[in-house]
Amino acid sequence: MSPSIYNGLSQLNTSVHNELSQMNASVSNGQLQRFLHASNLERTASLISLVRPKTFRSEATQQREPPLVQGSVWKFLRHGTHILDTLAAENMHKVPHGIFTVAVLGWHIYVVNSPEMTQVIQSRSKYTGLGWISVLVMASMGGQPKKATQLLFKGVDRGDVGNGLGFVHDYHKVELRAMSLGNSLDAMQEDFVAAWDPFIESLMASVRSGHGKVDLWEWLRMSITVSVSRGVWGPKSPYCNNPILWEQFWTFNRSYNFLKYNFPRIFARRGAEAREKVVDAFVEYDENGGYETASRLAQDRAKVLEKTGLDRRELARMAMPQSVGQFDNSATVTFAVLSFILHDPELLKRIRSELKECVTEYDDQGQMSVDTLRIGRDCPLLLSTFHEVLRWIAVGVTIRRIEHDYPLTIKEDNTEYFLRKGNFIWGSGVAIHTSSSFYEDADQFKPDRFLGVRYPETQMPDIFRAFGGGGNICLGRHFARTIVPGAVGTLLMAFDFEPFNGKPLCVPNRKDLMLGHATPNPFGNTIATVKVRDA
Ligand code: HEM
Repeated sequence: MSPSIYNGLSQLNTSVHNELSQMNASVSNGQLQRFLHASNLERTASLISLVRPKTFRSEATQQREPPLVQGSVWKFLRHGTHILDTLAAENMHKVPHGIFTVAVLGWHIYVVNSPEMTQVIQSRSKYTGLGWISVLVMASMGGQPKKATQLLFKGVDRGDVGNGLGFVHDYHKVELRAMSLGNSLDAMQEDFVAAWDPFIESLMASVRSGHGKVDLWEWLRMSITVSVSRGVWGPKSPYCNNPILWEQFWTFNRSYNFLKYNFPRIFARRGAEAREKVVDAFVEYDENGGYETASRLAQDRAKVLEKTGLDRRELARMAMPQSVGQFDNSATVTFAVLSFILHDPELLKRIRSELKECVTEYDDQGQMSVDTLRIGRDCPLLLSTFHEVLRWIAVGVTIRRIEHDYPLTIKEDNTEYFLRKGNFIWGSGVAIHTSSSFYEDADQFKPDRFLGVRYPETQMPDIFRAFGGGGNICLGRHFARTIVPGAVGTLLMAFDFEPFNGKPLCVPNRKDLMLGHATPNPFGNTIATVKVRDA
């Protein structure tokens, strides 16, 4: 299943203006059709339905939905789905059972803001699912034509994990197998390092030859994209063999953020052109037998997709949603962890000493080498910092669609709520991550916070929501937990970083989240003066 479901509702918004127009006819939900065809004015008018009386009942069933919480239309227009997190945080102890309703465009979104209720909704795969949303996002990101979209949607209405229908079920199964701890994950990580180490060496050479001013965000977008792609698609990865393809991917990726800019059509057109270049490259990769040397993940995904009846170009289009989850989050979080550490000289010192002690070796000539793959495993402070950065910046939303009318009984007091089929759930990780009820000094960045907790998403699944949870928990989390600390650790051992022209690096802010992503790209200064460290 696509990693790009992170922000499904945002994605629905995004898709109104760009790629989704091609697939309108193939998505059966009438509300979605109305949303897609509505003008801005109509959408604005619909949003006014946010302001409604405090309680209401479903007209169709006369059964009671969770209590309605009023929202500000203008804030919604300005901040998009971020307003759902704000409402979730504001109402943390005000709604009785950790769930309330926000009405938008005729949909009712059920916002969940308690750890207990989050666990409940993510575990009821009979009623709540991600499959339909995932297929919608995958098809739109890939720019799939109508026929291919219909093929992908076949059997998917109830096609989430556990229901066994639609291709997403098999897709999820093979992704889970390939990315769980074990041999195929190890091989992906080793392939990542095979591409990453030469990037570090070439940056050293470039800095030594006088190019010390480095845009770290640009450099990371290139090096992480190429290295992760090598881990997934192997040595013949199109991103490894075409030096500018990574830029095409990021041009496409940026175009999803049209609401942030005033000229959506211009951005969307450039993004659409860039996407076709990436798709061309993946068609060529397939024709030249690229999958033969790819990871098990890429090979098994391709086998499942072939059964859907997509043609070669349509199959190549699936590389787009795969790329977004793999590249965007990895690059963003690497930049964020690096930046948070560089802002805290004491933390930097402690992490360097941990790296030196645990994963660094020197040969007879005094040449230093760092074992990239051991960093995430053997450097607890760096790992804890990684998790604290995620608590700090990740959206951690658990988005689900109600697949069947869902009678939700609250055990403690037998309250009965009714969640209507076709509506969406927004489980707010942000509300939980920022609440002092669940995290001591929640408003402070504490790099030691997760010391001794190697897998917070399963050791404290109710309150660590950065990777989502339940049957659809992020499948790339073990990969990310190895390669992000690995990348940051090798950079910190190889280089010193100083503010360029006195300006420190920016730190990503979760309020800058781009639509359709799990973590925010940095906005602000990303340039540093880089020096090679003495061994
Ligand atoms: C630190 C970086 C990352 C973060 C914060 C992150 C976060 C997330 C979140 C929040 C979800 C949705 C979970 C839910 O709905 O319950 C998700 C799903 C997913 N992620 Fe990640 N992710 C990251 C990196 C990656 C990477 C590098 C990959 C692939 C190599 C990946 C692959 C996936 C997949 C395949 C899913 C879909 C799971 C499903 O459909 O059941 N993720 N991720």
